[in-house]
Amino acid sequence: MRIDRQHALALDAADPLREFADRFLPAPGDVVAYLDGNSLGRPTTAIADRLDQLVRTEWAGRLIRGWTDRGDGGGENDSGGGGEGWMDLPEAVGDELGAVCLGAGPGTTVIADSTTVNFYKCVRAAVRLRPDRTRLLTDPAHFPTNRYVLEGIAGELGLELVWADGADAVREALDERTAVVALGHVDYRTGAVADLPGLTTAAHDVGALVVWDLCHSVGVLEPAVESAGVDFAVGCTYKFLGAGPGSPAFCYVALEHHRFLDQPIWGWLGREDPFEMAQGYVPAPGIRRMISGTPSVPGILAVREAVALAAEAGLPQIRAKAAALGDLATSVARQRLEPLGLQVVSPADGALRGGQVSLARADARDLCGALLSRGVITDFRTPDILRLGLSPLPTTFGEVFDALVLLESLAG
Ligand SMILES: Cc1ncc(COP(=O)(O)O)c(C=O)c1O
Ligand SMILES: Nc1c(O)cccc1C(=O)C[C@H](N)C(=O)O
Repeated sequence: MRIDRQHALALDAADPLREFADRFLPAPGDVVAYLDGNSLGRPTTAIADRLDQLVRTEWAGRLIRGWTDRGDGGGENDSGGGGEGWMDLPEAVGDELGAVCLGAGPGTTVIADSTTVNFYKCVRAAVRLRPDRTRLLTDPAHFPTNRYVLEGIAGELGLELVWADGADAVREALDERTAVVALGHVDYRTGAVADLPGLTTAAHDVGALVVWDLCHSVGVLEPAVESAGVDFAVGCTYKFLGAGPGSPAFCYVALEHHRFLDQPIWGWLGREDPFEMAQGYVPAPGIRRMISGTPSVPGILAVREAVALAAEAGLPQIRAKAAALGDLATSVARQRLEPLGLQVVSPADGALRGGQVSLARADARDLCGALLSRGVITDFRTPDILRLGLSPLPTTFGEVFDALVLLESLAG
């Protein structure tokens, strides 16, 4: 049966999360469909209000005291005022994100820096935990920043960087020379979900450690890092979580590694008693040592709001809607777009797909541009992929259907 618009609208009517779309600021009038929430999520009114409050009340009202004022009169410049010190936010909001989005226990996650910087720190820290090993292992499909960082680390430390194309090749390449395996949970081009628990176990079987990039899974999938035994994980908060352009990333390190955890950027805020300004670096206890410099307070507060929204909606429900949006996009694309040569390159099974559906055709870049000029925002990834980002909370089934029908008219 050919899927029509009524079917998409019926899915919206039955969607248990449909009211969450109203939590977002309205899309600009020229946007018909926003299918790029996997690159930059849309802003919520809660984030806008929280940032307004931060500036007008907390920053303006507390000034420098905001950093350390915990209301107990004990912090640097403490006014005895009340509230949480900004200095505590990386760990406090890290715990919140870890619990809601990662399946991580308290004290294992911090919000800091960018994914790129956290990835560098984690890989270097992991290598230091495997000092007698000589190899880094990754997949050529890994996101570019991670490939470049790995190349840099390999050059810096004189390690061999081994490329293994796909999960089977990764398993085959693993041996006792492997110090660290670094992989992405969701392929940024195809949306395919990697076997995170299985590959983590395979790495551990040869004594290697894993660093997972969760950029395309946080806020839409449930990576369950702790039960999978993941050693290190990093990811950004501006995609499905929607904490805003350049919002800070997160970094997870399994508790068992904290004792000997040694990351390479020894900044003052990752030190024990930073305001002592003492000579010599002594790492702070626990996950705090993954921090280097001053945290972004607006960014972390936006992450807190985004995580609270995800918690309210529920990750299992978010994940189910991502799968349903992807199923609709896949079915419509098969009926209307594959006959025109636009191939669905994402997994058909929603359980094996992240929050996107990707289509391939040689002129994908032009199609993406043509959609954009008609108010449908998607994105293009080289060489021939048109990505439809299906961010579950703000995106409607009707929006997805309309975008694909427009694409049909442009692709014919
Ligand atoms: C999988 C993945 N890793 C890393 C990054 C880069 O993160 P950042 O530029 O925030 O460091 C991105 C997106 O930009 C990404 O999709
Ligand atoms: N991080 C981005 C940026 O700073 C500018 C434009 C796009 C992005 C992205 O997030 C790209 C995204 N990581 C991707 O999957 O390709």
